[in-house]
Amino acid sequence: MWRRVASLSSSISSSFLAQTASRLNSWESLTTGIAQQAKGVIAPKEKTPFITFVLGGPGSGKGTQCIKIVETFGFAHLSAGDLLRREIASKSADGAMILNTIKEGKIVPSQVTVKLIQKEMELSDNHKFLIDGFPRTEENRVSFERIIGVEPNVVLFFDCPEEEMVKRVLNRNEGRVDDNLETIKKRLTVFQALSLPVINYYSEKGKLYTIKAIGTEDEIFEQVRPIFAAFEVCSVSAMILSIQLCCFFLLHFESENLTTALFLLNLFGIFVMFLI
Ligand SMILES: Nc1ncnc2c1ncn2[C@@H]1O[C@H](COP(=O)(O)OP(=O)(O)O)[C@@H](O)[C@H]1O
Ligand SMILES: O=c1ccn([C@@H]2O[C@H](COP(=O)(O)OP(=O)(O)O)[C@@H](O)[C@H]2O)c(=O)[nH]1
Ligand SMILES: [Mg+2]
Repeated sequence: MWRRVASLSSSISSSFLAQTASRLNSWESLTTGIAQQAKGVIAPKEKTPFITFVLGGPGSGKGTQCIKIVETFGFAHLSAGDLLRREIASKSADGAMILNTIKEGKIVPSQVTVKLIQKEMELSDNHKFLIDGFPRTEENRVSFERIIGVEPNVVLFFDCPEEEMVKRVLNRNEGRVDDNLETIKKRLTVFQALSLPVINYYSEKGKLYTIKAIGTEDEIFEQVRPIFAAFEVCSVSAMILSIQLCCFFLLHFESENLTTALFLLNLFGIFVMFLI
């Protein structure tokens, strides 16, 4: 269901109405998320997904910050790299190909990665997703949009100097086959050539939030926190406003003309949310 809702909204994305609808969807997604978290209720699949892509070079701190975002804002964390490593560990049909690709610092075919992400999204009870380390190429991006049928609401870019990224990866100590100097150099070249165009694409679309990824983990998170906090404030304000207006209209029309009242309320709500 959420796929149908999302593809409908992306198909009219060039119009004013689409922009407004997209904001409404984003806020509605987050509002229901907050309420459900508080009550401990599982989100039904009908909810519009709220998708955040988490991008940045190897060792820029994507995974580290995702853990903090999950703790604070209740997202489901889908790390594309972890999903691929799980395929290798499970000795699936694609396992050997994925292992070689990762060792070489290259990018796994989009279809394989998108299918793994899709499966996780469908299995999740959450509707707010942090997709970590994906899309890494324009082809990845287009493939996601085609197969999943949605665009991200937010794109985070952890911008970190190469020297720092190399240092962090070499100290990562997780036994990864790609955490060595030779592979890191290849990965940095791939990042410059294939991933930066994706980041530029989202910058032009006005969806990109660039984080200066140097400093302590907590200092970096203080740049991330306001981004999601702002979405939550908007959604809660919109909800309160709608309730207030609803009361006002019901009193004003003394329930006789309820349909007209609700229509006016909706129009006003859309107008106010667009302004915010
Ligand atoms: N702000 C930071 N300062 C120093 N080290 C960090 C910082 N953030 C993450 N790290 C460490 O750097 C390594 C790479 O971080 P990680 O989150 O795995 O990056 P990415 O997912 O972008 O490759 C990890 O060992 C992590 O503990
Ligand atoms: O969408 C993706 C994500 C990862 N990878 C491969 O998996 C490796 C490790 O990715 P991960 O995100 O785990 O690395 P990180 O940036 O966190 O170090 C990459 O270099 C790629 O070879 C890929 O092909 N497609
Ligand atoms: Mg990572």
